[in-house]
Amino acid sequence: MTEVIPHNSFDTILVLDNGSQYTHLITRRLREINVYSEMLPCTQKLADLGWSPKGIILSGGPYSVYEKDAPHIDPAFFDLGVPILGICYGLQEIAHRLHADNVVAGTAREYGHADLQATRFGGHVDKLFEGLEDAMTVWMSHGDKLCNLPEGFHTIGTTKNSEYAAIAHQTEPVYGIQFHPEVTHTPQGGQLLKNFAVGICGAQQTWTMSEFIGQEITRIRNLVGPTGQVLGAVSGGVDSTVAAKLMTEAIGDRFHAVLVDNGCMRLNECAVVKDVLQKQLGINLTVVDASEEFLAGLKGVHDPEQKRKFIGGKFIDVFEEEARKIEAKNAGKVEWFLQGTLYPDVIESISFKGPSQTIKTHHNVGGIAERLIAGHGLKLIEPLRELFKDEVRELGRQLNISPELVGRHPFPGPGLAIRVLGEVTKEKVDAARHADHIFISMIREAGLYDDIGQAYAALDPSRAVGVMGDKRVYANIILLRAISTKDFMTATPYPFSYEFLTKVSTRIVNEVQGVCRVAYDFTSKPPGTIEME
Ligand SMILES: Nc1ncnc2c1ncn2[C@@H]1O[C@H](COP(=O)(O)OP(=O)(O)OP(=O)(O)O)[C@@H](O)[C@H]1O
Ligand SMILES: O=c1[nH]c(=O)c2[nH+]cn([C@@H]3O[C@H](COP(=O)(O)O)[C@@H](O)[C@H]3O)c2[nH]1
Ligand SMILES: NC(=O)CC[C@H](N)C(=O)O
Ligand SMILES: [Mg+2]
Repeated sequence: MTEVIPHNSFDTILVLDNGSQYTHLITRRLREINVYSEMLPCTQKLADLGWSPKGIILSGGPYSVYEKDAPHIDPAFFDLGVPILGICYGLQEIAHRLHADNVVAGTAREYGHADLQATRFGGHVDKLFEGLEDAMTVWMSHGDKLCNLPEGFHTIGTTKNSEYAAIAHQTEPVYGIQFHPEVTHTPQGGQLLKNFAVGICGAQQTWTMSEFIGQEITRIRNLVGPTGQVLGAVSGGVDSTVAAKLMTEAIGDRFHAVLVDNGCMRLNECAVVKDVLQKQLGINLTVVDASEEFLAGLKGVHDPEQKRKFIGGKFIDVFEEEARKIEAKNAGKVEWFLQGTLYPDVIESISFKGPSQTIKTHHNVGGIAERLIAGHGLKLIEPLRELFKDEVRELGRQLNISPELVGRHPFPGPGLAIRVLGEVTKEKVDAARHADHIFISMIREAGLYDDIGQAYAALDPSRAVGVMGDKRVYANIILLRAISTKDFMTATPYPFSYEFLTKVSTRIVNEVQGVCRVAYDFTSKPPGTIEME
C-alpha cells in the first residue's frame, strides 16, 4: 500500500533547491494558494524520488552555472515530461544545459527592483504571464545573465539589463525567469506562481488543513498499528499541543502526553495547561512535578550551555521513567515518541546550504528525541514535519483548540532557567516569573499580545542601588524583552510607547521582591538572540 503522506495524496510541486535564501518561500507561496509543495536539495536524483511531482521549480542559488563545482539538476528531471519553471539560477541552469555559452557573468550586478516588459506569442507560451499586466515590477538578485536565447525558446519578458529576463519553450512547458516571483517585492509574483502551478501544471488546490487532518490521522493509525503506545513530551506550546490533539484524535488514550514541571515554568503554567489539555481537549496528560530535582541540579551551574545540557538530560530521565510506568500499567511496550518537528527544521537539515553553526543547543530541549530513541529504543513520530508554523496554527483552529492557545508566544523548553542569568535559584526564578506575569498581563490588557512575536521578563542578578520609601535598597534588575519577527531567525525590538514601559516598570519595582530597576532590551537579532542565554 502507498503510504498516506502528502506528496502521495495531494498534487505536489517539487522545488529543487539550488541554495537560494528564498527557496522555502516558493514552497510557502504555493501552499498559501492551497497547492502542496515540497522542497528537496538540487542533488536529488529522480530515480530516488519515489513519487510523481505535478511540476518542478528550480530555485535560485549563489553559484554560477558555468563554475567548475556548480551544482546541476539531474537531467532525468528534464525528461520527465512535467512542466518546469527555472527561477534565476534555475533559468540559467535551463539555458546552460542547452549550450554552455548561453550564460555569462554580467557587467553589472542587478539587485532590487526592475521593470519587466512582457511579450505575448499566443498559445501555451503565454500561460506563465496570463492575466498579468504587460509592464510589471519584478525583483532581481543576480550577477550572471543569459547572453543568448536558448534554442527552441521565445523571449517572453525583457528588462533594461536582461534581454532574456523571461523565456518559454516554443512547444514544451518549460519556462525560465531571471527575477524572483516568491518575494513580496514582486507584486504579481504570487499570481505568476499560481499560473505555473495551477494553469500550467494543472495542480489541484486541495491542500487545506481540514483535508490534511483526515489524511494524517489515517497515516498515524497505519504507522502505530492497532495496539501501539505513543509517548509525547507536551509543553502546552502551540506545536506540541496541536501534535498531541492530532494524536488523540488518531489513537485516543494510547497516546500518553507528559508535561514536566521543571520548576522554571511561567506562573500557573502547569495547572492551566493541564486543565486545558485534559478538560477542553481530552488529551491523556500526566503532569510530572520534577521541579525540586531540576532546581537542585541547577545549583552551582552558571554556564548557559551547562544549564541547557543538564535540563535536557533531566527531561530524558523523567520521560524514560514515565515510559516505564506506562508500560507497567499497560503491560505493552511504548514503541513511539511524538515530536513536534516543523517543516522549517526539516528544511534546515535538507537545504543545499549545508549545516549552520550552533549558537545554542536548541531544538527539543537539547535533543530529547535522539537520546530517548537511542536509550529506550523508541521510534519517532512527527505529524507536523511537513507544516509551516502558520499552517500548524490553522490546523490547531481546525482541531478546535482555542485561539488563545493557538496564538501563544513560543516558550523555550528550559523555560525561566535561561531567563535568569547565571546560577538559577528558586528565589530568582520566582522574581522572574512574577515580573513576567506582570509584563505579559499588561501587554494583554493593552491589546498588544498578538502584535508581538515573543515577550518576557528576565532577571539579571547583578545588583544596583535604589531608594524605596526613603530607604537605601541594593537589589536585582529585571530585563524586559519583546520582539517583532516573521520567523524567529531575525527580530527587532518591539516599539512600545514610553508611557507603557513606564507603567510596567513602576508595577514591577513595586510588586516584585528583590528588584529595584527595570530595563528594556533594545537589541535586534542579530546580534542579540531572542532569549538571554
Ligand atoms: N515542560 C515540558 N514538558 C514536556 N515537554 C516539553 C516541555 N518543554 C518542552 N518540551 C518539549 O520540547 C519540545 C520543543 O519545545 P518548543 O518550545 O520548541 O515547542 P512547543 O513548546 O511545542 O511550541 P512553542 O514553540 O509554541 O513553544 C516541545 O514540543 C515538547 O515536546
Ligand atoms: O524549545 C526550545 N528550546 C530551547 O532550548 C530554546 N532556546 C530558544 N528557544 C526559542 O527559539 C527561538 C529563538 O531563540 P534565540 O534567538 O534565543 O536562539 C525563541 O522563540 C526562543 O524562545 C528555544 N526553544
Ligand atoms: N539569485 C540567483 O539565483 C543568482 C544566480 C547566480 N548566482 C547569479 O548571480 O546570477
Ligand atoms: Mg515551547
